[in-house]
Amino acid sequence: MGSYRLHPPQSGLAWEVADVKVLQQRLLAGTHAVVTGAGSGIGQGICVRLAELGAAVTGIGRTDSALQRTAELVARTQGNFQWFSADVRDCAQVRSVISEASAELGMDLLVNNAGGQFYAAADEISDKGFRSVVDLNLNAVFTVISEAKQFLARRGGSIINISLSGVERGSVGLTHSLAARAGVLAMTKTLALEWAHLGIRANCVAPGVVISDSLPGAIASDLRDRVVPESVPAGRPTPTADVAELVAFLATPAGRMITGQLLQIDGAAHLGRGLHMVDNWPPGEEGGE
Ligand SMILES: CCC/C=C/C(=O)SCCNC(=O)CCNC(=O)[C@H](O)C(C)(C)COP(=O)([O-])OP(=O)([O-])OC[C@H]1O[C@@H](n2cnc3c(N)ncnc32)[C@H](O)[C@@H]1OP(=O)([O-])[O-]
Ligand SMILES: NC(=O)C1=CN([C@@H]2O[C@H](COP(=O)(O)OP(=O)(O)OC[C@H]3O[C@@H](n4cnc5c(N)ncnc54)[C@H](OP(=O)(O)O)[C@@H]3O)[C@@H](O)[C@H]2O)C=CC1
Repeated sequence: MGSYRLHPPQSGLAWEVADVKVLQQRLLAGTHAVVTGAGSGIGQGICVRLAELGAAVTGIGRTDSALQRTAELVARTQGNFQWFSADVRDCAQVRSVISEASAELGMDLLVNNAGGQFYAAADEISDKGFRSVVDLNLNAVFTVISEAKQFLARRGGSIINISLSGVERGSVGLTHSLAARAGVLAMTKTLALEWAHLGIRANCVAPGVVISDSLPGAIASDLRDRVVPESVPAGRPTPTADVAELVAFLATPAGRMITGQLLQIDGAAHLGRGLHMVDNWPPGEEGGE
């Protein structure tokens, strides 16, 4: 009888390149993109790449210093970036910011990236904890999209909702977040239908493990050394740059027929045992490390 186990990635593969920038320079010139959660991690990487491709980018987040850092990174690419400090869970505040940013420019791309959760078993999540996570990862996405619609409809824009690998199958410790993200997936498919005639497309991009600077060191090490080898068939984390390139591609005319999709960018993690079906996750919990 044969057996199969996850193998570490083979070296020398053709796609083992440091720089995944494959899109034509200035491809997004003349477009306006709005990105939430723009001050760190995936959102920051998306802002920098979109600006490098020529888009005027508006970033939204709660921490001025983080958004300022994104502005500095964009400036190095000669890109165009403005930012607004706002909490996406504050409906009035975020609606006002979306309108102000897009009144003149319109909007060609909206990336709902702000999100997150704490890890806890379902029976350890209070009503307030559940609602907090759903508010951030589902309700706020609806508010932002509904305000953005009028601007996206001017030229036919693209909505990208950042999701989580495994959203369709479940994952331990994430009842609240996956309930919210499954809601976003259903919303995405519904909007793809309702707004297709306006040229508005809506897709979910679901990364696997992205080890960004914003993750605490212990979590980042555990992801790299244990979670990825045990649960990602490709044996690698997902680089932020790969997510950014996919988001940018979906905003181009080459993506014009792609709508209502869930694109999991995770090295097949969603087909395997799942990112969170590893023992003692997250590290530092009882029995962990
Ligand atoms: C493999 C890698 C995949 C990575 C995926 C990523 O997404 S990486 C993305 C990385 N980035 C992030 O994930 C972002 C970081 N996450 C956050 O900022 C927050 O967790 C939040 C935004 C989700 C909630 O914010 P908030 O200000 O609304 O929250 P609050 O403080 O006011 O608490 C509300 C309720 O939640 C309760 N509660 C809290 N923790 C726990 C717990 N561990 N246990 C149980 N319960 C917990 C708390 O007790 C309270 O309920 P109570 O006791 O009053 O009934
Ligand atoms: N890292 C990973 O492995 C994966 C991440 N994801 C998802 O990708 C997205 C980005 O994650 P990542 O970059 O890793 O994490 P970060 O924590 O670095 O990014 C989240 C960003 O959202 C902002 N944010 C959080 N709450 C709010 C709010 N209420 N209003 C406005 N902005 C807010 C944060 O800034 P501030 O606190 O200053 O407002 C922060 O910049 C999230 O949705 C995450 O769940 C999905 C799969 C894997």
